[in-house]
Amino acid sequence: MLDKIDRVIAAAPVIPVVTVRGAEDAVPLARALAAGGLPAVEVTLRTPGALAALEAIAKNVPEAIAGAGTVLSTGQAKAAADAGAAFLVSPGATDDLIAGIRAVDIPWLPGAATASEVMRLREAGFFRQKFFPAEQAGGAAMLKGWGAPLPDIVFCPTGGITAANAQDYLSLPNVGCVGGSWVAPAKLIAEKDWAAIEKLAKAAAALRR
Ligand SMILES: O=C(O)C(=O)C[C@H](O)[C@H](O)COP(=O)(O)O
Repeated sequence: MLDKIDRVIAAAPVIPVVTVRGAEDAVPLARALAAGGLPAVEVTLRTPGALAALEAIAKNVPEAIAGAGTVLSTGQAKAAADAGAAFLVSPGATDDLIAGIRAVDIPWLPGAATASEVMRLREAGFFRQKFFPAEQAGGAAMLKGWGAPLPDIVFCPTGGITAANAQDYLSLPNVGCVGGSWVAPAKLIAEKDWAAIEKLAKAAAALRR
């Protein structure tokens, strides 16, 4: 089950990271992203309505693959799984969270920002990792540097990625996809401009990897 994260990474070049107030915005947002060619979507657990949003996408948007982001604890992992999350994403990883995720048995992208963090996760069996925060932690150059000594790790860099720099990451052999909020900006969500979001998604889906 844990290795099913490959299905999420393979779905599209970009995993949109979205922060929504609740189900009302989540459903049309996920529909617009999927219509634009980005089926996998990471709903951050940073708002009181995030779990309801996840549940609504899972139930009402079969063309989407809804996951939970900002998963910091086993309790959150369980709650997200109960809400129907298909995968989880965390900004880092701890021993407790690794054990908790194993118990929940759900595809997971744990975060790493240093070679030692990558190696610890590798020892724990996680060969697919989120590089976070990508731009601040060294950017595409850092991932290129890890490629030689750590060739069996596939990364999903996230943090500071935009339409302007996404291709730099996606061109690297050790990048499976990238994550980012630029395809679903807070302003467009507030304006419920789903057509504009679908357009951003289309451009992101056309990136090459
Ligand atoms: O909370 C998490 O688990 C996250 O996934 C954090 C996200 O990676 C960033 O919030 C996205 O960063 P930007 O694209 O720079 O806005």
